[in-house]
Amino acid sequence: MRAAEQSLIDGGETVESLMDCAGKGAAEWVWRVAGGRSVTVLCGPGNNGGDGYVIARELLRRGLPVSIVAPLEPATDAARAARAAYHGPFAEMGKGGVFVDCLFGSGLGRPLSDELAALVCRLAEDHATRVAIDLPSGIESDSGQPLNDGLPDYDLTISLGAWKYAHWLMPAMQAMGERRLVDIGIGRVADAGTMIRRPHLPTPARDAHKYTRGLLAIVGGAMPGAAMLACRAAAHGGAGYIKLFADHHPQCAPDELVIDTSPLEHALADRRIAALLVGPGLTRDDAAQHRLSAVLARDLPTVLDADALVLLRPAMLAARTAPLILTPHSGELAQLFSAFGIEGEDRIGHLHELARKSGAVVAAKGPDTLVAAPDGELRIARPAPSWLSTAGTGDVLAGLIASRLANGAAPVDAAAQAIWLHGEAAHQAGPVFTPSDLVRSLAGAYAACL
Ligand SMILES: NC(=O)C1=CN([C@@H]2O[C@H](COP(=O)(O)OP(=O)(O)OC[C@H]3O[C@@H](n4cnc5c(N)ncnc54)[C@H](O)[C@@H]3O)[C@@H](O)[C@H]2O)[C@@H](O)CC1
Ligand SMILES: Nc1ncnc2c1ncn2[C@@H]1O[C@H](COP(=O)(O)OP(=O)(O)O)[C@@H](O)[C@H]1O
Repeated sequence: MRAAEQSLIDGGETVESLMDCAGKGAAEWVWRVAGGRSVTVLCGPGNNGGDGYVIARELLRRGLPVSIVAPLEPATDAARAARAAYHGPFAEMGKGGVFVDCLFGSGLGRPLSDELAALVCRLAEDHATRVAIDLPSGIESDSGQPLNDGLPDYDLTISLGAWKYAHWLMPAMQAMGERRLVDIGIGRVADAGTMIRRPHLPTPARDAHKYTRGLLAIVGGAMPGAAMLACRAAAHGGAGYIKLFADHHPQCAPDELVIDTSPLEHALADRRIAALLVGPGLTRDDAAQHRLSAVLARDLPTVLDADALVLLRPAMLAARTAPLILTPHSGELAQLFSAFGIEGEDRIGHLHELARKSGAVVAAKGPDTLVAAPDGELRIARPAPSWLSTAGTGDVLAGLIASRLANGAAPVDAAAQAIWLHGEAAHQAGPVFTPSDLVRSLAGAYAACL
């Protein structure tokens, strides 16, 4: 972010002109939510505080009752200039319509003092609507961790120039309310993450047949239901042919599902297989370990989910060259970190390390979902409905990712496309859905991507 701002400055912009643009853009949002009510702007010492002075000046110009609470003097040239250009009232405290938090933004370097934390909480309590500029004060920009306890929730957070990781990471994102981005001319930031957007997915070619669209083999285990869910989801993900490799015919399999109960090594020898998925319902006994080893030895594009992630050890990947995707939830991710000797608290850094060490795309699932690739690419999902927090939705996602992979998508795209479809299907399914309901919504989600 700093490099991107610097490149604008090198191109003739000044920090003051960027701040003016950011402040005016943010003021537009504050003005809309204020609806004529009074506004109290809390200004800190840095450029986030500087934005606050610009916002207050702009709102005053538009005729709103505004006052500034400034517990610390401006400490940057741009913030001093912005304060000098503000000719409105100051106050010790504020009460009323809208609280605008410009105490600290991305420059927060340590926890708020008790006095400042109490001031933020008091102002938040005493106003009907709370708006954070760039980031709520007290939130660490890269990790999304609050550096203080008891910080307030906001109704709206206005990011300036570009999204920061904190805007899309737990626990920070749940305290931010609605999020909006104000453009200040910063383009693509090198080495930054990108948001997962609605993908454009292919319609089968006129001359397509089931094998050109991809044969996906899903290797089941002792618990058939999970693999069955993955199969049913995969059938809606674009692959042309879904096969379940199982020890025995499960009850209640859909008519269209082809089930191969021959010995696994024999079934895996089919040269037409485009991709493999193993993990849902695999269990963790010796037989499961054997099935996982057989799948990895086949060296085809593969998705590992659930129990396969718990059984995985780095040595099992030594001879592999084909693309691999891992889809851990937070518990499985912790086990993978331990298996791959990755320690500490830096979630994004560790995801990158896991992707590099395993050579796999890692789709780390949860209320915030991130996809890290071995080459350092990072993609960030917009939050999906929390109704997804029900057993079996991960099996649906694994089937979808594997289906996209079998259909020919690059591994990182397969993961991103499937995550988007999964979230969209959850939106379309409405509240209190089951994984089967979610599967039924997948065709509608796919239709939104044509
Ligand atoms: N640099 C630019 O060109 C632009 C910056 N913008 C704004 O600038 C912000 C970043 O500005 P800064 O880097 O000045 O950072 P901040 O305004 O977030 O604050 C940093 C200042 O506060 C001090 N500080 C950090 N944590 C503290 C704590 N807990 N208690 C007391 N003091 C603390 C730091 O030593 C530093 O002086 C962004 O969040 C955004 O709001 C925008 O105006 C867009 C343009
Ligand atoms: N609170 C939440 N908000 C949004 N998505 C969630 C939430 N909790 C879980 N999910 C999503 O639901 C799925 C759950 O997967 P997982 O934990 O593997 O479940 P299971 O193993 O039971 O199928 C993941 O895609 C995850 O991102």
